[in-house]
Amino acid sequence: MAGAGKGMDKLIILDRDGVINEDSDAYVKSLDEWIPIPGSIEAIARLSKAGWLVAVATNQSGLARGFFDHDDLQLMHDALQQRVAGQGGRVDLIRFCPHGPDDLCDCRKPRSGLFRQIAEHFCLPLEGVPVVGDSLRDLEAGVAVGCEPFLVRTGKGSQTELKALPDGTRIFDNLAAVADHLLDN
Ligand SMILES: O=P(O)(O)OC[C@@H](O)[C@H]1O[C@@H](OP(=O)(O)O)[C@@H](O)[C@@H](O)[C@@H]1O
Ligand SMILES: [Mg+2]
Ligand SMILES: [Zn+2]
Repeated sequence: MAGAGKGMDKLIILDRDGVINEDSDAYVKSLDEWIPIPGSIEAIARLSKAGWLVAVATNQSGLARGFFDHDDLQLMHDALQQRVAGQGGRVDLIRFCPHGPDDLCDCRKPRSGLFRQIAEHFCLPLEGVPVVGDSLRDLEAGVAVGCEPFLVRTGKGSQTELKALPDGTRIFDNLAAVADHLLDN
């Protein structure tokens, strides 16, 4: 599992809303609305301290929709970094799609552009890299480029679980349980 990089052990790619922080059907529009899911910050830190490269691939169509701006988004990502650093870990890369559904970009999940950006950044293959998401599109985007799909029941995950999932999708209650699984193997 997980392509070995140059001296690095493993890469994991996380969805943001509904995996790291609580999601909202009204979008997560500000730092005040950015609320970490219990155990997720610690899970990221545990993976990071165990040598995993942690990347985030997130759709942020709220930018295109005018619900928030890049400064708002950066405040949320700075908060994520600070909280993970406070647990001794780090988020190595955050890549987001700022576009709306009608922009027909190649980076909005389920398209795989964000994953290719992450692979190019680290010069790492994606074959076998865990992708952790709460939406089907998260898993589809990763599976299309060789990732191993992990669904969490947080965010929209309990609804997603009822859908037809990619072959081999592993289902966990939350990111902390995914980290437990990956760190125990
Ligand atoms: O789960 P990630 O990819 O980190 O982020 C998802 C968010 O960008 C938002 O994506 C929207 O989907 P549309 O972009 O409107 O289709 C809705 O699902 C919102 O509830 C959600 O907060
Ligand atoms: Mg999500
Ligand atoms: Zn895009």
